[in-house]
Amino acid sequence: MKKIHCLNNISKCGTDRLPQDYVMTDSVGEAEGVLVRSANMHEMELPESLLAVARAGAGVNNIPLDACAQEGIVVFNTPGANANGVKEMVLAGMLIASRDLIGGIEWCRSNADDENIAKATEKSKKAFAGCEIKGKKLGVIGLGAIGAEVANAAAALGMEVYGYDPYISVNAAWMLNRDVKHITSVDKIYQECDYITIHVPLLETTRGMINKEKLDEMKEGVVVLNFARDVLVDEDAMAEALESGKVHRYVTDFPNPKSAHMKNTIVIPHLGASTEESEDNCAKMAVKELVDYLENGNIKNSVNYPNCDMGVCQAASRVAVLHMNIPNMIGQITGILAEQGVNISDMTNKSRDKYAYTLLDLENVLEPITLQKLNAIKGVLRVRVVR
Ligand SMILES: NC(=O)C1=CN([C@@H]2O[C@H](COP(=O)(O)OP(=O)(O)OC[C@H]3O[C@@H](n4cnc5c(N)ncnc54)[C@H](O)[C@@H]3O)[C@@H](O)[C@H]2O)C=CC1
Ligand SMILES: O=C(O)C(=O)COP(=O)(O)O
Repeated sequence: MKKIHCLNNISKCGTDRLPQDYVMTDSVGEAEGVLVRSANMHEMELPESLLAVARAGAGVNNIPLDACAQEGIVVFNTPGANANGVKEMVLAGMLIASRDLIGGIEWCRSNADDENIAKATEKSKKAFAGCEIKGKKLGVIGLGAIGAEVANAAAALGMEVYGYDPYISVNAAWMLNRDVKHITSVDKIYQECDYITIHVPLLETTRGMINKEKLDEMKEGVVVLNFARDVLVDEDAMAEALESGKVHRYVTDFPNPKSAHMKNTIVIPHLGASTEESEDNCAKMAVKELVDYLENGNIKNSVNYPNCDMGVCQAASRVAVLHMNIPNMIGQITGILAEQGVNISDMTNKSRDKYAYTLLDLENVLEPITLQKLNAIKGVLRVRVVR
């Protein structure tokens, strides 16, 4: 019986895919798996029982990745599962920033009781006129799952699209429409684009990347869209740029006490991934990753441990060792097994930055003393008998 705790509402079509011997628990303190969306886990005590966290979504800045890795807790996300939802929202953002749809709709609402509203419309509508996006220059910063979809869709709508991503993956590069111009200097985007949209993860290197200096470089009347994370933008500098008219509109999916009051800002309550389709996709992928890890020790789409896939265990037992990526770990692990007379039938060792993962299929079931010895190796973070 495995216990799963949801820190946010997770689409039922995902949780319905949990095996029959899994139960949902209200107490995170006893959970082996956690499913989460945007709940902040930074202040949370990580329970001893916890083996894995699956983020039904892309951004993992709400999860203490390193603290989890140190405790031998594998964290997953669901790459691309909500990208279409966000892409459609970015397109909507560009359109409502270009034509005053919100002002126009509000005008209709406030004149709803005017019998002559049809006539009044033709007189008043010029106040809500705008421009088309076709033919305008769009800069996309970050060409991952979302950025690539936004770039392709905007190109299909006739925009001239510039994309910037110094770490673009081969897969994402393959996905890009050939009309998207891949540029190597982000300054070209700041200096030349009419619309700029950011789709990078929140990291120490990206925090505050849209700052006063970058805003100063931008074209007069630029539209900036932020469906990534609020703190990627220095919002004090943005408020000044909006006040002066340098930035025509700032579209953000992240309300906070500052952005909610900012002039010429279209603030959306974090709705990018809030579609039935994205929520279902994310939940299904998150549950699949979580179950494959809990049942088989396989890791796919982790953000703090390496990927590893040994399929379903056919041997007498399978043991996972989560450890630091330092010399002589495999030597010590296999040495202990040899000393205890345990034969290894298959083994994978993978590393990622500071951490590593060794998955072993064994011809014997491990004695408690062997587990104790593996656990005592300096640099071992967790030993788990998967099967
Ligand atoms: N508003 C919403 O509801 C949603 C927001 N997001 C946010 O969007 C972000 C991106 O999501 P995905 O596209 O799915 O992630 P992704 O991981 O597929 O793409 C991120 C891309 O950013 C690139 N990148 C990293 N640092 C960069 C830099 N300094 N300059 C340019 N490119 C850089 C990476 O190489 C990668 O290609 C997430 O991390 C999350 O914060 C994601 C989903 C929903
Ligand atoms: O996937 C992401 O990074 C998102 O921002 C979506 O967040 P949500 O799952 O809607 O709380």
